[in-house]
Amino acid sequence: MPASNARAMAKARNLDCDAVCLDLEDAVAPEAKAEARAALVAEVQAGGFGHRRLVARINGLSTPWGHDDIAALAQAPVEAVLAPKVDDAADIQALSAAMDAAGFAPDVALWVMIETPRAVLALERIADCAATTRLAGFVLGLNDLAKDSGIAQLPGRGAFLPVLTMAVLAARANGLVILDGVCNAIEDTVRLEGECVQARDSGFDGKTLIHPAQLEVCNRVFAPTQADLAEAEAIVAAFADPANSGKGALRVNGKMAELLHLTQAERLLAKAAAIAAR
Ligand SMILES: CC(C)(COP(=O)(O)OP(=O)(O)OC[C@H]1O[C@@H](n2cnc3c(N)ncnc32)[C@H](O)[C@@H]1OP(=O)(O)O)[C@@H](O)C(=O)NCCC(=O)NCCSC(=O)C[C@H](O)C(=O)O
Ligand SMILES: [Mg+2]
Repeated sequence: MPASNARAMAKARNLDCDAVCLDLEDAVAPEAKAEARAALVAEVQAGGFGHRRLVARINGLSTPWGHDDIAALAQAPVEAVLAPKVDDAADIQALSAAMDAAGFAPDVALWVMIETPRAVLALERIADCAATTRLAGFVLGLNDLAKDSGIAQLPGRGAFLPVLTMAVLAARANGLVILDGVCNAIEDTVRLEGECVQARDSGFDGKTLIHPAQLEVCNRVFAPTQADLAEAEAIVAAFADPANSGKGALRVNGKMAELLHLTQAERLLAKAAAIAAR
């Protein structure tokens, strides 16, 4: 949400979301940047966001505002800084170094928008920076990518599928969180649900949203279903059964289950437990 929108930031404290991203970049007009920056810092310092993780999207370092954004956020209680329009590994190194120099606590992560054609072509080099910098997350920005590439944002997102898949693989190879881009069609819940299903099935951890009306669909799609949970529980129970001790492959409800499926089942159950705890 725009950090220039006081009402939205107030509402964020009660929204059913896992993270709140306060934006200083494209959702804030140039003439409102300084005021929004001050408002963002005041909001996060006021607290009250509960379990919601706080992320601040800054302006790029090459803009008139980026360095001031970093300086203002250094002492603010955000868990991640989200940087827009990175192109390659050098941008990640510069952002991480700027955060170090500004005095950010070591556990404040750097997330970056993947939203330029160059970033897509450099996904592997960018993701590899996780080993040596604060980089911990990717967020797709298909609006900017559409603008700079000419790829149309059509229902089904067919032309973007290679980007979605390659971004997920680059993230997974380096232990990064990865969130899908926004769905601009606020009232089109069918399109939103389609994008959420596509993102979930492509391996994304979640989806970024622009309006409270989008929360229910997204939370529902990304949560494990009862059938998913029953299958995971059956796999865990089968491997825990002493009769199966020492076996690497089992038949569970008509399907093969190996130890890798046990790992997946345990991950799914942990996700369900985290949702329930929230
Ligand atoms: C898109 C909007 C401008 C729509 O605004 P509006 O029509 O005024 O909304 P509503 O009247 O329907 O709002 C109803 C109530 O909900 C609150 N609200 C609206 N949006 C948010 C929000 N994002 N977070 C929290 N609360 C919100 C309103 O205050 C109303 O509350 P109430 O007074 O109680 O009725 C607007 O939704 C908006 O600004 N959305 C976010 C825009 C944004 O943050 N953009 C940046 C992210 S998109 C991105 O990253 C793209 C990426 O870079 C890329 O390249 O793809
Ligand atoms: Mg963008």
